[in-house]
Amino acid sequence: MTLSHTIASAPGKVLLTGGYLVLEQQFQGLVVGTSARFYTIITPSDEPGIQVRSPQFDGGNWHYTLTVQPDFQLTPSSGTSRNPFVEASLRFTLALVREKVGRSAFGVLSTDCIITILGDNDFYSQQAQLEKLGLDSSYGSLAGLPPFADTMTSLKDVHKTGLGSSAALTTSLVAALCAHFKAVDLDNQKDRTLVHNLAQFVHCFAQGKVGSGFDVSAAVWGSHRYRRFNPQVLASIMDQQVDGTLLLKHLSADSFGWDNEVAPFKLPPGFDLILADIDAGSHTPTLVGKVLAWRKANPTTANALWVELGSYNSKVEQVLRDLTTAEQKEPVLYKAVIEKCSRHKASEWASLPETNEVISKMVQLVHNFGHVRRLLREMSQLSEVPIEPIEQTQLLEACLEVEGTVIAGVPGAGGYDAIFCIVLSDKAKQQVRQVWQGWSALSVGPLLSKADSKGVTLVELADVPGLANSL
Ligand SMILES: Nc1ncnc2c1ncn2[C@@H]1O[C@H](COP(=O)(O)OP(=O)(O)OP(=O)(O)O)[C@@H](O)[C@H]1O
Ligand SMILES: C[C@@](O)(CCOP(=O)(O)O)CC(=O)O
Repeated sequence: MTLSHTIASAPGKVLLTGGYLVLEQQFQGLVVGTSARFYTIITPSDEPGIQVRSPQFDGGNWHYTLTVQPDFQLTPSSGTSRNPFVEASLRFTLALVREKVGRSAFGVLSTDCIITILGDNDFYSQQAQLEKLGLDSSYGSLAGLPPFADTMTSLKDVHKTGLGSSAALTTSLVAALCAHFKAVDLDNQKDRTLVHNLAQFVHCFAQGKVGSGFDVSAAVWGSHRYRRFNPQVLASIMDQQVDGTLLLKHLSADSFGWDNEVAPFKLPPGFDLILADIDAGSHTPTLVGKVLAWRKANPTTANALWVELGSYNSKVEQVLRDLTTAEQKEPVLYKAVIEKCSRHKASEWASLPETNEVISKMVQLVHNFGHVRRLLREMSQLSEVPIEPIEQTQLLEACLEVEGTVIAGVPGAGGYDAIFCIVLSDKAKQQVRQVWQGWSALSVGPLLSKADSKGVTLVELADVPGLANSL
């Protein structure tokens, strides 16, 4: 039986608060999904086997043969390079799907297909494409590039921008396979939870380590407050020989041990997230390793710091939620305050003549996030890890000098990877991006991404500009 085509799309991520802490179940992280998304398109084929293509990359081609008799076996074709995320997604998802739909039902399905994987331009540096077209690296030039532009390099050599490409790729591929072979309905909570658990397993297997999982969680659920799952839930199946029956048993929504928490979140109305990629990138696993080593060697100091930082992270989240509530209760007052704050620096808001609940919350937000950054700098100094190094601090402070910038920070593990700002007006967006364009101490490349709270979804070809031309 031949199936029609399937397209699944999953967002990238920005961890606004909770870097490092979100590795421990005691603490939480506030993660925002991005408008930059990954797309997996599965098209039935008359050619034997499973052809996977990533047309944005040199060498982005992989071919597999699937046999189910006498045993379930996915074999990379000879000469095919290896991509751990593609391979683990195919292998474990098809093994689980075969058990979920039933082996006889699966057996009559044709698995011969072409799978195309596409990531929005923001996931990768577009410098090569811009230089080829004789364009500068301004926001306008980036916005003028064709969607899913050829990176003109390989996956090994491409500069990634830190939006969670492997997590979004894995989630979109796993979801597309599950939906294509009729194993899940993404609108069903239990099925979506199965996709989440399976994507977490696949991502960890392919990475060879178990991070906090906030990136896969954001790819599945969109923006939310995240508390990690107990890593032990994966321990019993993190094995090359695991089969579809065990995967289905341990990854189903009803299976014991999946204690992660997802509390949906949206930025308050009028709060816009803008992002920049800093070319002097950092290697997150190295930063994480050093910070955790310091934490282990200095438990008393580190615990006190983690607890205080966790408390202020929660205060930041709570004020943002209070502002959303305030807009619902007093929309006219809220709009007037946002408009007023957009015309003043955040450091001046406490001195504004108005006194009301909304302005008080805005001042609290600036204070609380300022304390989060002070604690991150203290973590930096004590662990000797550049989480918010002085070069980033100077850039962030320059962004806060722009009227209408609410907060500015380093996302996730920090370092020299990226920065984010939350601003209240288009004028502030333009002025902050002018600060970035004129910044000489670091190479600050604007990204196009906005905050987008929705998680993995099925889409139609016509819904996504440029998708059909990229197949
Ligand atoms: N378009 C793509 N097609 C196939 N594989 C991809 C694609 N984009 C990323 N990948 C896979 O994801 C890997 C990057 O994952 P890694 O865990 O190293 O970084 P990451 O933390 O996800 O990166 P970032 O957050 O910067 O996007 C690549 O080496 C490649 O295997
Ligand atoms: C440091 C850490 O807590 C967050 C890393 O965030 P990012 O990949 O730098 O966005 C690691 C993790 O949670 O997996």
